[in-house]
Amino acid sequence: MTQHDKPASSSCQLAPQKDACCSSTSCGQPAVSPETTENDGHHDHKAADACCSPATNVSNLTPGSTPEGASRVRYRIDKMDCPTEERLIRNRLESMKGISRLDFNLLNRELTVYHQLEDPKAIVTALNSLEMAPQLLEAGAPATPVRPALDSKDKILLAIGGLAAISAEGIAWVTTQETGWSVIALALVSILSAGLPTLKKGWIALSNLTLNIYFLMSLAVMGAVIIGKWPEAAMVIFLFAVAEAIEALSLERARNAVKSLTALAPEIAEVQAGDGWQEQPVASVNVGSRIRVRTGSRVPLDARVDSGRAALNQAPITGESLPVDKQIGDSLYAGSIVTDGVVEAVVTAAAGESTLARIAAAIQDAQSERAPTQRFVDQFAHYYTPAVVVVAIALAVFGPLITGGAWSEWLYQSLVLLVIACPCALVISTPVTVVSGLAAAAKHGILIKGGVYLEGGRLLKVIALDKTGTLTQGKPVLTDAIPFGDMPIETALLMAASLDDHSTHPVAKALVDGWKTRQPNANTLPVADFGVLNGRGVKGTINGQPCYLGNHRLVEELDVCSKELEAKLAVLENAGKTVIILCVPSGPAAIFGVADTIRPESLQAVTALKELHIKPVMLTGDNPATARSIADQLGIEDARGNLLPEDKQAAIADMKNSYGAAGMVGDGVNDAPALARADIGFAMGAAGTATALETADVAIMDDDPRKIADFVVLSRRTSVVLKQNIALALGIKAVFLVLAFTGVATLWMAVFADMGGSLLVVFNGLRLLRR
Ligand SMILES: Nc1ncnc2c1ncn2[C@@H]1O[C@H](COP(=O)(O)OP(=O)(O)OP(=O)(O)O)[C@@H](O)[C@H]1O
Ligand SMILES: [Zn+2]
Repeated sequence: MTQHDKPASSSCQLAPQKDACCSSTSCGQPAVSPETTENDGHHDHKAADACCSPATNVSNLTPGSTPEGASRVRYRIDKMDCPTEERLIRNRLESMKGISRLDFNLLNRELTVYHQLEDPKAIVTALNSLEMAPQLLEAGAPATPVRPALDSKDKILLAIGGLAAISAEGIAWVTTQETGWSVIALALVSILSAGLPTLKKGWIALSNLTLNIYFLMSLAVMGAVIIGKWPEAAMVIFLFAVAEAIEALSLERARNAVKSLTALAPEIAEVQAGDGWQEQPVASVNVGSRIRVRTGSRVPLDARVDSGRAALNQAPITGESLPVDKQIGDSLYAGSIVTDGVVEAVVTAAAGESTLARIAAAIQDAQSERAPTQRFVDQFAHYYTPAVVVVAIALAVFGPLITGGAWSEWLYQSLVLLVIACPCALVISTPVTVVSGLAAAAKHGILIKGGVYLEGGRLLKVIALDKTGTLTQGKPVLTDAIPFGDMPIETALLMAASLDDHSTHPVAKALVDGWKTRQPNANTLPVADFGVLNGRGVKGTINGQPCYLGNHRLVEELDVCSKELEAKLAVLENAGKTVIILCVPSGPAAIFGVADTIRPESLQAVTALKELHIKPVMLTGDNPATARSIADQLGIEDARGNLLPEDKQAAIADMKNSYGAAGMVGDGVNDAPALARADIGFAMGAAGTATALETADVAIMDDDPRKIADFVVLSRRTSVVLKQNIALALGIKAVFLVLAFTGVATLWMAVFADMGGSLLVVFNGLRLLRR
């Protein structure tokens, strides 16, 4: 399944999407909202129950699935970059027969429609009637460049509108005449140059019976004209146009931040053809081709080094810009930069399937998933706008009746209310903040699979860390080989190595490597009936004798353990070593000790978590004494050993019960069930394994466990910014509500405050990108 087949819900909208939320109070019941249509039958509640779970539960937030039997089409709509447009399109399309679902990605200006129509032409016609000019996007095709938010024609018109509006205000102030012919003429110039798009959109909204900001603005401007406030009408519409432009520009900035992360692989590769080398577009390079990369250039495709050596900056993948040395057999990632040397390498993945492409796809998907705050904001906005409009009407009608003031005065104040009925600042702030957070993380090699996890990170109370490969290097070496019984240790080592030669477990590799250095000229023995004993070890028949190789648990299960053996095991275990035992039909024959080094960053990683008041817990399949010894070196209180893979899953469930939201860090290979059980599953070293990147909720691209704490810090910062933004946007509205009622607010002040509010929240959101 490619990323494009995975439907994601919208990122930014004025009102709740019908399948995205049922309010927390009416959980499980169909959402009651005006846009519920007959097609709601297709709504698969499984995809929606995310919103029904309590705020602290961040698990099970899978993106929605394709409605049954529906086809899908994707459009790029350049004019769609505000929630208002989304609302308009929803109102129009959702009432059409045969349309089952709409997914919006406002940041990329993409609309995905799931439908049962014979011919999707009807969709295009409907979109065109809204002046939305859709462009069909082919599945999987790279997106065409997005039109810049503001072209030079827009800028000139805006400048003219501004000059005219200011002149109109100036003349009106000097002459104290708001309806002089020169003032009216200048105001008209301003309204027509800067305000025409707004008025046009207002008209479209009116003809589609949609209450949106353009309609409200048009109404406010016309109202101002009717009561003879020409300069003010001009100023309001000009300021609004400026606000719109700024909003579009800041969205573009967030969009670019994401794009710059992903547009890093070159288009052309140097490929071997016969005896020579040839430049070839990456899309046409097959897996298995030989490519060459030299100093100063970027790796075009994922590949494995075949000859030469080089130092590479892998920052685009891992966020770490210190050069990494690559030799024969090492993987190269598309997008990384050769800082020194030349290598020839064999391509291991097509251009579209490179690690970099998968990261890009994951970021795209993550963006279009709605974060919890966004659901709240959308829900709020859904009721807020109509409510303020009702208040505005009431003010215009009853104000003069009750206080006996001038009718035009009250109408004016109700126009102010119409302006503040726009929830744009509020609605736009969340996606900008979330996307900035996602982009900031990706820049540091932390790939977050959605706003849910970015917001959920701050709630984590406990994090389980897998020992092998997470806290330790995962590259153990054989340190001890101790005979037990009569078998010469050389024979025992040879037998053990012969068994483990069939296994890929890190412990097995250590044993085989250790044997190779001790007996460089020997050959392994043939093994029959080889089998892996999960969480225990391996078995096989050598020279007709059934043999077992594995941990203490295995020896117990074979019922051949003894006090004497346990005493010897304890010595090694207490030294933090993993112990494996070779058992032959006569009983245990040898003990091997394997030591894994703790990562240099692990202690800092654990300390950082503790400082964030998150309890670190170590989980391992290794024996408890080894686990304890390593945990002590890292300052981890709670270390649980002897765990089978299913026990790890149970341990996570237990941690959730006793502490609250739980994270789990693993390598994503054999601990996938536990990662899935955790509220947030972190995979380490995700650049290396495709499955880790896909299964984790948060993928740490390199091997640095300190990034877990970085993620939590970013999550907490994001949540602070989100809260600030909501408070700011609502605060401004509240102030103007009061000012309007006391009759001191002016129209242009309201627009100005609204614009200022939008600006502040957007810049506050973008702040996450820096640092
Ligand atoms: N192929 C093998 N050869 C020898 N011993 C093995 C083998 N596979 C597993 N074992 C033993 O079984 C134990 C448990 O293995 P398991 O893969 O469940 O976890 P682990 O390697 O200890 O790592 P983690 O910390 O990720 O849980 C190992 O510590 C090792 O002692
Ligand atoms: Zn025992």
